Amino acid sequence: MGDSPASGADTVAAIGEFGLIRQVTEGRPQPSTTLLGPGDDTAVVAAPDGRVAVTTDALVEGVHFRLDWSTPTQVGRKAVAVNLADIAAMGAVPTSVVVALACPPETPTAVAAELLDGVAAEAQRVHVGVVGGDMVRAESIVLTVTALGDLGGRAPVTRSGARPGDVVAVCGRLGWAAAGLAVLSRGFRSPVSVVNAQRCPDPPYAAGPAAALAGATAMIDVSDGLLADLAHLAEASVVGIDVSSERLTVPERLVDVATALGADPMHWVLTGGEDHALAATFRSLSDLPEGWCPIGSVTAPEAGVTVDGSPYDREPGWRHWT
Ligand SMILES: Nc1ncnc2c1ncn2[C@@H]1O[C@H](COP(=O)(O)OP(=O)(O)OP(=O)(O)O)[C@@H](O)[C@H]1O
Ligand SMILES: Cc1ncc(C[n+]2csc(CCOP(=O)(O)O)c2C)c(N)n1
Ligand SMILES: [Mg+2]
Ligand SMILES: [Mg+2]
Ligand SMILES: [Mg+2]
Repeated sequence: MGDSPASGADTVAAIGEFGLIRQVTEGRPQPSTTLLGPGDDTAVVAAPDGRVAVTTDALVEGVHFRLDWSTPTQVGRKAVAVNLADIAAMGAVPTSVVVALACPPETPTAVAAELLDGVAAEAQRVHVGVVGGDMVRAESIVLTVTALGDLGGRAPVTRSGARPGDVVAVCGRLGWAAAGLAVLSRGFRSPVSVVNAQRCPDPPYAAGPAAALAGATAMIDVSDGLLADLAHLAEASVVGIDVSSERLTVPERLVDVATALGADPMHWVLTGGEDHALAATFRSLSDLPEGWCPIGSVTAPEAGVTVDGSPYDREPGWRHWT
């Protein structure tokens, strides 16, 4: 495998590691927080707060995306978006990302470049620098982003600050990416609204710092599924959480798709991951910033995570290995 021949003039093997780095870094703008960008042993970025939030998530071909479902640009954007959602979930504002691309030698240069164009596009959309990365050979494509964030002088909003009596609220979409996954998995390509939600999320980045400013007591982004991620928050806070299903309005589009596929749209809303909505707890209803919707309440730890007072009897979200 180590000697696998490069084929074609337009592959990453032909252009080479450093040719590809040059192609995807030269001429790319950097925000003023990038003190030293790509080209040295590390980047140097400004951390005005003196504290840096840092996170990493990888997207693996066949596990997180398929190139017959998504364009490389969409995959690149998604790789950044899933990380920036984690930064937002701490109440931080993203400042910079680094990106590692692993791919087979026969990967067309255009595919590699478009993956990194997508990374740059989502980063630029929120004025974040792509300040470095790595390029390596692998048997399938893996795109790993690491993001840094500025807490703006505030304490991070962790998963562990929820207390019984707090209000549970969400901001952002739920169930759309799961509906898109169901559509794509059955070989369909429409409706484009849900399919595009699966291809690339649109997390409410600004809602994270807004929630922090409003005094959110705990926060998480919904990557695996609302119930699964609320269970992470509940475990960290040593509390229970009850979700009120009547607060979770199922969008008409999801009802239509579910009807066509014979699926339950509320199950997508409760357990679908990859929309990267933010879920947070607040001391009172009046603390919720604009755009946040109350969906439940924090209860005693013995209760666990429940829906309308009862345990949910299906899988609460995505799991990688079991
Ligand atoms: N290999 C690892 N070494 C150290 N910490 C890890 C490792 N993998 C995950 N973690 C940490 O475990 C915690 C949970 O990880 P997880 O990946 O589930 O969080 P997430 O990124 O918010 O979720 P998702 O991956 O579904 O987006 C995070 O704090 C993460 O940094
Ligand atoms: C080809 C393909 N098959 C399945 C899925 C569904 N999927 C993959 S990872 C994940 C949860 C978040 O992962 P992580 O915890 O790694 O952030 C979900 C819902 C997909 N997106 N693409
Ligand atoms: Mg992760
Ligand atoms: Mg997260
Ligand atoms: Mg994550």
